[in-house]
Amino acid sequence: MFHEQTLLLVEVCFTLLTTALLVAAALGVGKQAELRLWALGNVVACLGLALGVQSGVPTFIHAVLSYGFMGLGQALVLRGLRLYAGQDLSLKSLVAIAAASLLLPAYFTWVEPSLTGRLVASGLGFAALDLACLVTLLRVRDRTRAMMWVAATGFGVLSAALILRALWLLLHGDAPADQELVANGTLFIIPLAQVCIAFGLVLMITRRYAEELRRLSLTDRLTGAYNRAALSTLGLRLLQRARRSGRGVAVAMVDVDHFKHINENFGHAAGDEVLRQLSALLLAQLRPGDLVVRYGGEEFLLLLDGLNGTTAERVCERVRKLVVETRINLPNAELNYTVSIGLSSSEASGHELEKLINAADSALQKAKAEGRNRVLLG
Ligand SMILES: Nc1nc2c(ncn2[C@@H]2O[C@H](COP(=O)(O)OP(=O)(O)OP(=O)(O)O)[C@@H](O)[C@H]2O)c(=O)[nH]1
Repeated sequence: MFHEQTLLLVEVCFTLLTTALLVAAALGVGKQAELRLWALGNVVACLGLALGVQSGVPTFIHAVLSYGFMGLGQALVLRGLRLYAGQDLSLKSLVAIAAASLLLPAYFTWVEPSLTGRLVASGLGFAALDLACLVTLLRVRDRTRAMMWVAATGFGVLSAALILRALWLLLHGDAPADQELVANGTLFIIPLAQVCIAFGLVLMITRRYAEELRRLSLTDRLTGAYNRAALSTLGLRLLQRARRSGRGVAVAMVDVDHFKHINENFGHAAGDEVLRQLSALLLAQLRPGDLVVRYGGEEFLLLLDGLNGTTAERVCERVRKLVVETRINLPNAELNYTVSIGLSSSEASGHELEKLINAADSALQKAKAEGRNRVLLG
């Protein structure tokens, strides 16, 4: 079929290309540590491959050191994947993998000299590392899962090709591989799997990056609640769904009482802490389908899905009481605060967001005028 040297050259070219792709992505797409590890791992593996194809250099370099570099490169890729999956690969394990990648070929070079032994042992070692990468990827459970399959297929195919090649070498020894379908086939498949892996990894990281940007564009940095941009999309969606299925929706406008005084008496940082804790309390008290939006400086808007005015009043009264009981510990003082809540409901105002907000705002102004620290249904 193909000449083994030609296939080896193709593999070197593909490795260089996929490494260049990962390095370019690492330099271009934010500062993801995992992407840097994948790029670094590929550069190190590339170096190993380059040393391995050198002729006229000491045996230690092309037959032992090159495998060490390739093993270290692969271990760095695995470390990046584990980081991506929210797991860890200790530095000790990293060193152990690199050491094993050095020692195996060293054994078959000096202790029990055998080219077949070296190729088989190293091939199986790398296949095990690829399988570890595959298993790590299969544990990822987020929205990037669809992209993950591209890289997972690459790792699966690569490990299968390496195992197949190791078995072929075991059966055929050091015989020239030029005419052999399995030997040539696996050498042909390896670069394709590498392309799959590199593209899969870049797709995964860009998808996760896009998700993160989307999340940041919809949330308020200080409190973690949704921002007004989110209200216009997620709020409208919630109301449309509720209208279609005939569910009621209540809107609550929650405002911290005398917040200006909190800032003046305790400092801006204390004011920020009040907002953070209020947001956390609201998020904890409401149901997952509800929306908590930071509507203004010290004002939060709640969209309560499936609630009528009376039930929403009970929920908001519970929130108000919890706020009264809350003590915020500052470095030199203890702070307590209250909130006023204005409520509107779809029974009275319909399912239109603007009308619901206006009605809740009017109710809030009344609650403030009546003395604050109360819930008022408009
Ligand atoms: N610490 C902090 N303060 C903020 C933030 N955003 C707005 N504010 C402050 O919130 C205060 C709001 O003051 P007002 O609108 O007078 O409301 P209030 O003092 O709560 O009075 P009432 O609502 O009538 O009880 C202003 O002093 C703003 O500077 C923020 O992110 N952090």
